[in-house]
Amino acid sequence: MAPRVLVSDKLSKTAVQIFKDRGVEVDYLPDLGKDKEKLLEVIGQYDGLAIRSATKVTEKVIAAATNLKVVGRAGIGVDNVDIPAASRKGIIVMNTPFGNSITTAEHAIALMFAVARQLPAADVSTHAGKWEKNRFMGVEITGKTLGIIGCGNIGSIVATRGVGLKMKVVGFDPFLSPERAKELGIEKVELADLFKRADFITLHTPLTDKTRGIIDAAAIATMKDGVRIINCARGGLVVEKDLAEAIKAGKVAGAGIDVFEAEPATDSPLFGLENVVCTPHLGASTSEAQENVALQVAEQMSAYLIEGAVSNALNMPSISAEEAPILTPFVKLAEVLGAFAGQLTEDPITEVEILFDGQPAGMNTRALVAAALSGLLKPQMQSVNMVSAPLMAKERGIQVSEVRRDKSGVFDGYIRVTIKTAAMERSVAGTCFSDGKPRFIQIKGINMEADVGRYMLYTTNKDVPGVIGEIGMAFGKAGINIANFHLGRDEEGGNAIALLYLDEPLTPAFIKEVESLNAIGQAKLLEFDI
Ligand SMILES: NC(=O)C1=CN([C@@H]2O[C@H](COP(=O)(O)OP(=O)(O)OC[C@H]3O[C@@H](n4cnc5c(N)ncnc54)[C@H](O)[C@@H]3O)[C@@H](O)[C@H]2O)C=CC1
Ligand SMILES: O=C(O)CCC(=O)C(=O)O
Repeated sequence: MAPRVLVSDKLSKTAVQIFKDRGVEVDYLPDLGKDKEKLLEVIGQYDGLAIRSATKVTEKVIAAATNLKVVGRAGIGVDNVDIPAASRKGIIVMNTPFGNSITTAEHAIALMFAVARQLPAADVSTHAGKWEKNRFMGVEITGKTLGIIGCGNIGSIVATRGVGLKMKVVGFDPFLSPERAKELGIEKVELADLFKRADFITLHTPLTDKTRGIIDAAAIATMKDGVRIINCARGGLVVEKDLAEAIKAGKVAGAGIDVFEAEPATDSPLFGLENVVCTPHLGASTSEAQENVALQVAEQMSAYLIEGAVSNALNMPSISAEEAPILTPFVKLAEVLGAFAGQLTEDPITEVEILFDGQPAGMNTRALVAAALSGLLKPQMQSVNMVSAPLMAKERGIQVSEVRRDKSGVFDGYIRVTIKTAAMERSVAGTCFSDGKPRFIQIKGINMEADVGRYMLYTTNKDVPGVIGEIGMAFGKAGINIANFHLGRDEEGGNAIALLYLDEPLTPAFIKEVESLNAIGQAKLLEFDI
């Protein structure tokens, strides 16, 4: 059945066409996102949800989304999506990180000019026939210092535009390297320095606990008199009340504000103030940007729903369409190894180490780690998947580490999953042959070569004569067919293990019976999603 996507915000119709062309069924209901009750009612029917900023994907929406696999944000900010709730439910959240960057950077520059020359007020006055030539004295941009807080995609574009306008550009961003700053032609500074030196300050960071209220009364007090402030990033970065007070006091000469603490903003302390230019979150609103983000989100969501390719996901490592077919068998292998280890352990797991030897070491190991964790946690959490597993492991205090190394044995490559609990350590290793099927190659340090079956009985026993016979007798007596049998041991007369392939699951009573056989230590039924 074709996957089904709901577009619940106003996206370019290009998205609809792309979904259809890729074989995805699509309902275009651009006002539905604003109707919370209706969204809750219908969301269960969809595999994908494509949004802009009006649809709020809350925990409640996620809970009602029984089939949802992917949320696609046609834009950058995903603060309208409860990502932890989506991750917990295994739903991928993706955005389109570059599609509207130029447009938003241009909006910041446009607001900077509008504030420098009081263009909106001058426009209103002129339309009213007032010709107030003396009222609107502006300032030049050339030679002024532009302070950019956040020099990522948009901040960097603003920087190059600022340099092009012959401004002196300084940037504060903890992740801005000196080399990148040099490349952009800007000076990397500390925040306090930026506040002291800038004539114009423009914000381009996400809203986080660190950036919330980054411009408040205390920050403004350290700024130059007559500073002008632009915010095209997120409401909440600037404390509106503090900015309004500073404008009224004449400390701040003007502000260009596209984003507000509460949106849609129907009221704000900034409204009605002289030389405050406001726009209703228009940063991304150009036809070019909206085409870009609609096309990109529809391509990305379709690629995920149809081929399993993941790009620009915020809660899952990327898997390209080219890499998906090569990676898929190893994803399955990692999941099977995790599932083996997870099913053998009843105690809380404290640590997991995933070793990639040879071929898989050169692959997208973040995806493989996620797959191994998903297999590992599945015995306890049926709904866990590659998206939710890393978060679930973290929430459960499981320490996860990965090791990559060059080919070290007879196989082109293999993966080994080692788990630790308070009482023990256990490892299982496997590889993929050219048929793409996973094989176990080592269990608890004992070499063996075994296919993976849907139902398998794992036993530990002493390497003594008669074990196979004893097990065979028990199965024969119970009328249960053994499809295949694999054995391994660490040394002659030492510890041995067996893997029995079954056509159907065993009853707990029969497993107990096997466990009570003389030479058998442990007997455990394992189930694999194969
Ligand atoms: N007004 C609008 O319509 C639009 C607004 N946006 C918003 O613009 C913002 C920036 O977007 P992008 O440049 O694409 O994001 P980005 O992720 O490329 O860049 C953000 C930068 O902020 C930096 N940063 C993080 N914490 C910081 C801190 N405490 N101090 C200083 N810098 C910090 C990061 O290191 C990063 O370089 C986002 O909040 C996004 O949602 C994006 C598009 C349209
Ligand atoms: O979709 C929009 O109009 C808003 C864009 C935006 O804020 C973003 O991409 O972060």
